Amino acid sequence: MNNQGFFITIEGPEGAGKTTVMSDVVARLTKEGYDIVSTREPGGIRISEHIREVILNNAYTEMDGRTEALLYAAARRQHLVEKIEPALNENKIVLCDRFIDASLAYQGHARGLGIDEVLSINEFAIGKLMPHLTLLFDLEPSVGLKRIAKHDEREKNRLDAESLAFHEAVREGYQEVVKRYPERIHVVDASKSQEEVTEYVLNVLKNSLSSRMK
Ligand SMILES: Nc1ncnc2c1ncn2[C@@H]1O[C@H](COP(=O)(O)OP(=O)(O)OP(=O)(O)O)[C@@H](O)[C@H]1O
Ligand SMILES: Cc1cn([C@H]2C[C@H](O)[C@@H](COP(=O)(O)O)O2)c(=O)[nH]c1=O
Repeated sequence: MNNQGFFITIEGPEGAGKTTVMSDVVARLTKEGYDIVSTREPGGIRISEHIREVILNNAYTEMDGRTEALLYAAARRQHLVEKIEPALNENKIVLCDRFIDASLAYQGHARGLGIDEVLSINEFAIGKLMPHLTLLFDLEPSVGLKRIAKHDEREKNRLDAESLAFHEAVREGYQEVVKRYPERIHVVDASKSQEEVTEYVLNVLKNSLSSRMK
């Protein structure tokens, strides 16, 4: 694998503003001439969007934790092969809404499967391709859940519907992941206004992109 592009992921709990800010940031960077592929997990391509429908379906309350972890990893594998790697090989910037750290925080820590165990099935899925930079939107889970309840028309999915204790464990899981990868992961205060978060993220991205080109 000899990628020349730049692989950026955005992570964080439910309702932290990842999708909203990502869309503002992609619009602004594209206008400035950057070649960006924006995508999401689970999903991003046909097969992985189908796997997403299975994982997040509210009807599947009986889903086993390991099955869940394997489905996320399978969706990730196909997404990587079909979309992320080809874009990086064409020197593009790939901006992905969630990636491996979500599996480590949600399945590894919050579900209790173990961060090392989940990392190991993901290594089988993605080999050595880790993001170059990750922005972790940090927010009190209760605030994120309130944002979703207040503004979002979308139906709550199987993961959104987990208890507050689960979402608090997800936040703790992300903090564990930061300890493992302090150089890659940049923590963003997602409690600020949408405009402030967007400006902050743009600044971090532009600095990283320009130091990468030197
Ligand atoms: N900084 C902010 N302050 C207040 N509300 C915000 C902020 N950023 C986004 N929102 C609103 O919060 C809601 C959730 O935002 P968004 O869907 O972007 O979060 P998300 O992190 O992608 O959530 P999920 O991971 O659950 O999909 C939206 O209604 C959005 O308009
Ligand atoms: C990639 C990934 C995601 N999840 C969880 C996180 C969210 O609850 C959903 C995805 O929904 P979103 O609205 O697109 O954020 O899936 C997870 O548990 N593990 C993962 O690897």
